[in-house]
Amino acid sequence: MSEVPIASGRANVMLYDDAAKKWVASGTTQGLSKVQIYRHTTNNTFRVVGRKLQDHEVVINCAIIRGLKYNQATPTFHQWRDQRQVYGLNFANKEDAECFAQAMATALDTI
Ligand SMILES: CC(=O)N[C@@H](Cc1ccccc1Cl)C(=O)N1CCC[C@]12C=C[C@@H]1CC[C@@H](C(=O)N3CC[C@@H]4C=C[C@H]5CC[C@H](C(=O)O)N5C(=O)[C@H]43)N1C2=O
Repeated sequence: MSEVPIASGRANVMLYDDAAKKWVASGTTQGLSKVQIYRHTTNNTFRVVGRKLQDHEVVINCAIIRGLKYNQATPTFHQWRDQRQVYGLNFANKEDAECFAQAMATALDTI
């Protein structure tokens, strides 16, 4: 088992459209996704993977890179960026958001 989930929560996965200056839903339909942080058990790397609850479409699959700034803009909307994208997670509730943020902090402390 090379990757294990260390957090799981429900969120609307959003990407920031820089040109239009607005957030757009990631994937082909609106709706909640199951968003997880996976830890790779041999090389101790981490990534965020999200799949739509309805049809399992992968709507986010991004590595957690050392130095990533994870911004908790509100208790239920967290965001970060890489060279290409700004990612936003609009969590279904505060508990999911807090749990995910805790796991993100653990991952960032580890890499
Ligand atoms: C310097 C920088 O990149 N700052 C980023 C946030 C950030 C800080 C630190 C580390 C990483 C990040 Cl991504 C930033 O401010 N960004 C990234 C792209 C969009 C935004 C730039 C400007 C706007 C201003 C308002 C804020 C924003 O987009 N917010 C605040 C929280 C709110 C929560 C939910 C989402 C859902 C849809 C709603 C909306 O856009 O109507 N919305 C927002 O309006 C979100 N904004 C941002 O988050």
